[in-house]
Amino acid sequence: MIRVAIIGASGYTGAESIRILFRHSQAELTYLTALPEECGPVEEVFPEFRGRCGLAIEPLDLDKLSRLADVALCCLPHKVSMGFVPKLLDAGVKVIDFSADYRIKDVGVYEKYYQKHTDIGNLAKAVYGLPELFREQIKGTNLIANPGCFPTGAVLAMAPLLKEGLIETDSVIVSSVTGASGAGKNPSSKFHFPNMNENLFPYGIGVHRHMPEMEQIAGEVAGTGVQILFQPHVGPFDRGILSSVYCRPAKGLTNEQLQPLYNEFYKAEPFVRVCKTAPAVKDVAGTNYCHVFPALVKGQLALFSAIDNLVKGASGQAIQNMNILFGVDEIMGLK
Ligand SMILES: NC(=O)C1=CN([C@@H]2O[C@H](COP(=O)(O)OP(=O)(O)OC[C@H]3O[C@@H](n4cnc5c(N)ncnc54)[C@H](OP(=O)(O)O)[C@@H]3O)[C@@H](O)[C@H]2O)C=CC1
Ligand SMILES: CC(=O)N[C@@H](CCC(=O)OP(=O)(O)O)C(=O)O
Repeated sequence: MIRVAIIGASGYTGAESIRILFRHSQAELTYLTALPEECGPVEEVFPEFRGRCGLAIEPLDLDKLSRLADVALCCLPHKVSMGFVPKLLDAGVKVIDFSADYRIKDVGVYEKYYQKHTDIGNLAKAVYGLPELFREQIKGTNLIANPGCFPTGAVLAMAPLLKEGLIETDSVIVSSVTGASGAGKNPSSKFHFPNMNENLFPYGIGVHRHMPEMEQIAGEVAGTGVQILFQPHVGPFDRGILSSVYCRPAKGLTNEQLQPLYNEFYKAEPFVRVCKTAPAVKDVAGTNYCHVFPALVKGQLALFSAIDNLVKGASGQAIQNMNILFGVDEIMGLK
């Protein structure tokens, strides 16, 4: 049994991780932590889990973590997380970090979009946890940087073409629509119900912190720099991200080549489905699937993907990574 701790268990991704782990036959929840004011029996913090979990959410005690867990899912906000991760690693557990603190390898870029990095040693060692691209590296690490939700959907939509050099790398536009849960349990006023209900709007224009993350990972897949204009929007639904990627094809690509190319690239992937029609957020809600659909329209590529931001975009992907890390069936708890 893999003994799993969740740090920041009182938030949205903490709850989603608990929900998934109930279904996991080779992992057990052993330790849940949060800030003192959010602690208490799980079934009081989350009434939906009543009768399903006898644990309490407690303030973090590193000795206890060390005794009770093999791995910590660290569900803390970015900038906060890097204050905790070194201590979790020192306690002898493997860490899957949900925040952005260990994703961006260029410290200057991280510090431009976030703040001064305080754990550069571990940043250098962390592996970016997108299994479809980095499965082998994930197997041998103690620290996984679980990917951002938007980069997960956008990169999976483009990867087969990037890998083959079939995209003009200075032409990429990613336009995404996310549900409101992406902002976590304490969103800014912009993301509160009265402003979200029956509404749809762009945000983070030109400055969203997932833009450099997408460029880094797309660049690694392409083997060359990729410039991306990323524009997120938020819409009035709980969960899901639909990404539409527009770019110019290279080398006279035809529409007929797209499906075979995507099918071949993802043929062994348990959580990517290559679709023949447009994907939709409802098709993947509550699942760890990413649905992708590539098309060529008027000589331009239009590549679409749909994921659930809380599952393939966060907790599901983390548990997929955990399964790879501990050598159990990758789909455990997720299908
Ligand atoms: N929501 C999503 O769709 C996605 C989220 N992520 C990432 O996952 C992480 C968690 O997100 P999410 O669950 O949505 O966030 P939430 O805001 O819902 O939960 C955050 C958790 O961290 C705790 N916390 C907040 N500040 C501190 C602090 N200073 N010290 C200790 N604990 C703290 C919160 O405690 P308390 O309950 O007391 O507030 C809560 O348990 C973030 O890094 C986020 O970027 C990644 C992909 C998708
Ligand atoms: C609506 C909303 O605010 N969405 C969040 C989604 C990103 C997220 O959850 O953070 P990760 O970097 O850990 O993926 C945002 O745009 O910042």
